[in-house]
Amino acid sequence: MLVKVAVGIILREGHVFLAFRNANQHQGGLWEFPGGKCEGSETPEVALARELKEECGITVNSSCHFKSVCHDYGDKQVELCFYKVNGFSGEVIGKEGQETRWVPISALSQYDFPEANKVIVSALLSS
Ligand SMILES: Nc1nc2c([nH]c(=O)n2[C@@H]2O[C@H](COP(=O)(O)OP(=O)(O)OP(=O)(O)O)[C@@H](O)[C@H]2O)c(=O)[nH]1
Ligand SMILES: [Mg+2]
Repeated sequence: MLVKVAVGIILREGHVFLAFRNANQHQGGLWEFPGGKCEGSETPEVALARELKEECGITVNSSCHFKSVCHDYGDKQVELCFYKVNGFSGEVIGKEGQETRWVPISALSQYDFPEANKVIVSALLSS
């Protein structure tokens, strides 16, 4: 089954917010852009707002769809809908105790991400 996921590329002054996936999570031990699965009939936009509130404590005020990526991890098939988040209120934190970091976009290649993110990281680096 294909799992639909909404993911936020939270941007501020040339930096992007990353969170570290715990070892017990799918694709654990790698960095991620915060987000999570669409629940029920939720649109990705609604899921994005809910997940970023739950995981990072922010209210999304402005976002735009960046790219969608389908990926088969073997144990799980995902459709990731990536949104650039340029406007938000509140301070971005790791609400679930996850390690977090604001990273200059130009330094993204120094971080290890799940396979499906590689095309996104390349696009961000060349944009
Ligand atoms: N959030 C997030 N998930 C990603 C990224 N890249 C990627 O392949 N995924 C995959 O997307 C799937 C769903 O993400 P998630 O684990 O954050 O979902 P969730 O917040 O609803 O978690 P939950 O299952 O604990 O409720 C996972 O299989 C994860 O491996 C990414 O950059 N951010
Ligand atoms: Mg999540």
